[in-house]
Amino acid sequence: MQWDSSVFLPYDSESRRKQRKWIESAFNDKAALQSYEPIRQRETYKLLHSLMNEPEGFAMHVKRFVAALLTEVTYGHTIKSLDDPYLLLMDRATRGTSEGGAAAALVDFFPVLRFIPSWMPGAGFKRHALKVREIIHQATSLPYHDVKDKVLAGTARTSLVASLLQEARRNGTLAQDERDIMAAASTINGAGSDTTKSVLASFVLAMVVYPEVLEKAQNEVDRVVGVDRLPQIEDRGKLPYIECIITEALRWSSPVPLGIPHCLTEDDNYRGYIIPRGSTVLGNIWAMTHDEETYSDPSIFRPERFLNMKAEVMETADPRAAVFGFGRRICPGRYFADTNIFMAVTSIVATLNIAKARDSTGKEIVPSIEFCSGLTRHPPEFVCSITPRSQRAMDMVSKMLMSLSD
Ligand code: HEM
Repeated sequence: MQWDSSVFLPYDSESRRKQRKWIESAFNDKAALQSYEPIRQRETYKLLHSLMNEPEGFAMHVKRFVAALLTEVTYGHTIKSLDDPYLLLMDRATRGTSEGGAAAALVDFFPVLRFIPSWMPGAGFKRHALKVREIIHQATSLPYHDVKDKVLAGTARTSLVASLLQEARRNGTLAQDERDIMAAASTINGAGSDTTKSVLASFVLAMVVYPEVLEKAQNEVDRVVGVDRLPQIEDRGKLPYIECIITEALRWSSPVPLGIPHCLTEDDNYRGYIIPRGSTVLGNIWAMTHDEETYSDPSIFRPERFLNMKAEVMETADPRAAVFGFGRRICPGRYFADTNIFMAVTSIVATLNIAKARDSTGKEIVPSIEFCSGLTRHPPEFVCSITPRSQRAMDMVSKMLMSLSD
């Protein structure tokens, strides 16, 4: 069964409208977002436990943390190991979206490419995009059919896909809704994983390169949360420096540097420039978040730039106004992502030390600050040293994990 993700559908398409409404019901609704707190806590403890016990695999643990949250909310499936088939499929599809998305985006930047047949020499990008599309379809089919079988058998766990299937069956609309349900689920995983991962990987890189930031953050968490418990979502609001770190990580990483191309549905006049209907326009998010006038030394990770910022200045300086896109297409997963990032960052700061790794001669390895670009922007793999801050922190994480049943 073929489908089209809402991201690539025109604004007035009925399928896009349905998909957006469903995604918002799960990711942009206050009550729904609150109901994910137990999942978020459990996955945060698992993340900490993995980082304490197998620190060299931190990139994989972050990937798993992000995938586990999305998979549980979307399909009701708990990822229990690194070789979980859902995780492997999602990873393949995410890499595909990132690479193939860049290829597909070329068509939006240069619409004439749309008319080049895929067999033509030089049209390799188009063949690649088609191959990636196939990988993404395969990666969505397995979890989707798994949930559908369980819905039919009456054994499905709570999830977005299960509730949409149940509703469609009740309304007798399963045949016409099925393609859009698959498309919505596929879009969530494609749009939500690489982006959140990029922010968390950038945060770890920043802690390696700017140790004074980590030290300040640890002092704040120790003062507010103490050392006898792990941070909770209720602590948000009492941790202004951590808040600045998250804001700076969003700005510094700018995970979708050129956003998603938008197509004008009517002629526009922008500051005297006439832009005809049908034109493709790009929001240069990277340029906005690295504008020297708003952010001095923009390539430096400096959370203090947001500390004690007046509300009216923050209104224009908050990178959230750019990094999640614009207008009616603005990212519907922004609050979900922001909360997940808060929990991961605060819990890591509270329980772990992050520092430069050393080579065999004992010399510090300083990772270079560079980002791979494509549809999403993220730091290339780097090495660092991650160690528990104390035996007490390790015991608390193990105890919390044991007390929570899957
Ligand atoms: C830090 C993490 C994230 C960043 C930086 C980010 C950024 C973006 C950006 C720039 C867009 C394009 C908006 C536009 O067209 O103007 C977008 C769209 C989208 N994002 Fe996110 N996103 C993040 C996390 C998530 C998560 C966790 C989800 C899961 C639900 C998600 C779901 C979506 C969807 C479904 C769209 C397409 C919206 C549409 O076309 O109507 N994103 N995101």
